[in-house]
Amino acid sequence: MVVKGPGSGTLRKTHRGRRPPTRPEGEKPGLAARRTAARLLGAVVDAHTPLDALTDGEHGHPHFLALAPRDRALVRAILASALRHRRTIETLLQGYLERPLPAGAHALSHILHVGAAQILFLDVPDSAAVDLAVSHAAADPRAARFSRLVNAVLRRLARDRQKTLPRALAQTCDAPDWLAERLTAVYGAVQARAIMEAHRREPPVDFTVKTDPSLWAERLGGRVLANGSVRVERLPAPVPDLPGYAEGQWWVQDAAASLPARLLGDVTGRAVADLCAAPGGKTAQLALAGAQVTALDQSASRLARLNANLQRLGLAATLVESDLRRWRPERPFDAVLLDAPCSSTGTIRRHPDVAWTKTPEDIATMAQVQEQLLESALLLVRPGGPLVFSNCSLDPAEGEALVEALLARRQDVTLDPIQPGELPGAEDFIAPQGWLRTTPAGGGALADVDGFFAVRLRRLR
Ligand SMILES: C[S@@+](CC[C@H](N)C(=O)[O-])C[C@H]1O[C@@H](n2cnc3c(N)ncnc32)[C@H](O)[C@@H]1O
Repeated sequence: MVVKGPGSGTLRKTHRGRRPPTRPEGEKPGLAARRTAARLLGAVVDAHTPLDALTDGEHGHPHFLALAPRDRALVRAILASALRHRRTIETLLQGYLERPLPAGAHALSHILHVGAAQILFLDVPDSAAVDLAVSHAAADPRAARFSRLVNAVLRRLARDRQKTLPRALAQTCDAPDWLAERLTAVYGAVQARAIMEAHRREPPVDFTVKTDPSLWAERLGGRVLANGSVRVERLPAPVPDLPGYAEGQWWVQDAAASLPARLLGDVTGRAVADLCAAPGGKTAQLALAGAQVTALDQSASRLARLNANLQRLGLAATLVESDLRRWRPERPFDAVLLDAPCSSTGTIRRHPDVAWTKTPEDIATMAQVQEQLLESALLLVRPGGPLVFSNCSLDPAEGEALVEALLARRQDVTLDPIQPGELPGAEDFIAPQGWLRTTPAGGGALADVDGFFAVRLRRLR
């Protein structure tokens, strides 16, 4: 993403309604944005707080909400770059430090990373990035004694970047060690590298359209993908300002995320349970396809979002707020979709904080939860009916291994392999075992998508 620095006036407005706070007397323009970026970076990497929660336009971090819309956009851009390239930035900064930063020098580290992200990846003048980082350090009692070091390091970084950045990008994997090792063990060195390369790039935006993909591709300035999604490489405006939003003609949904619901086949007039449904991308697909959808989620606030999304789209479903593990409906469903909560490592392109907030323990915990949810979901489908299990993790512990263990344990459950031609464009993603495994690195006709796993199961009795 390219943004301009303070005073350039080119950042797009993304939030409405709040008045920008007045700047404290004598404070440099743009300093509050950098201070907020460093603070939020700390919340992500030190406290493992999800970035979406911190930068939510309604309930985000108070320092973020206190910023003017233009500065909020700048903070988002700085954080996206700082997180997408965290290891590269770290490597380059280390090259200018005679010794490692003192343990616990978190504030200083975040100031340097925020400055470096602007110098290396954003269209912010170097002088502004350096000057604001130095002022920031000088005003922070935890970093004040290092303000000359901040100045020297960032100036040298800016001076050398033409030479040093390409080399650092080629030699560094932008992922924490555990994730890089895990991806390499699962996908092999070449594929893992390609996945981590994809995580460095801002992804395109895919839309699922109610009708006429060609028309909407033209109106939105995109193209139609092999699966019928419309892809726009760079949005010309915020989503709510795009043509067709207010009329409910489409919703944003990664092309890979649109595949699991299709595995239920023709759902016209069928009773379908969409479990773990919010914010409702798959509920909308199923309702649009003519199913009688019951959409269940345990989160009231997320269900409210689902409801608002369905209303905008003019689609209907029965909503249930419940923990799936405790829900006992009167009748089984003709078909069930369980899009389970997961570590979300398949969405790192869109949520670069995930790489730094999640841990291997999270994957193990989520796999256990998914096993319970899958057992509960199996109780809800009529014998013979399809159950599609999916999630947006790249880790087989939450996908392939989980399903293999289920099939070994349950003689009454069988895998119904996805057939060639069932998912146009996604042929390369169908594994020999008959399940779907997408990654941001592969894909033939349907390339550049999130990581997803999906499998179709059937209960025999
Ligand atoms: C990956 S999101 C689902 C995305 C959704 N299927 C879509 O396509 O828009 C996972 C959802 O599972 C819900 N969830 C997590 N644990 C649950 C449980 N035990 N029972 C019901 N819902 C649960 C979360 O609230 C969250 O909304």
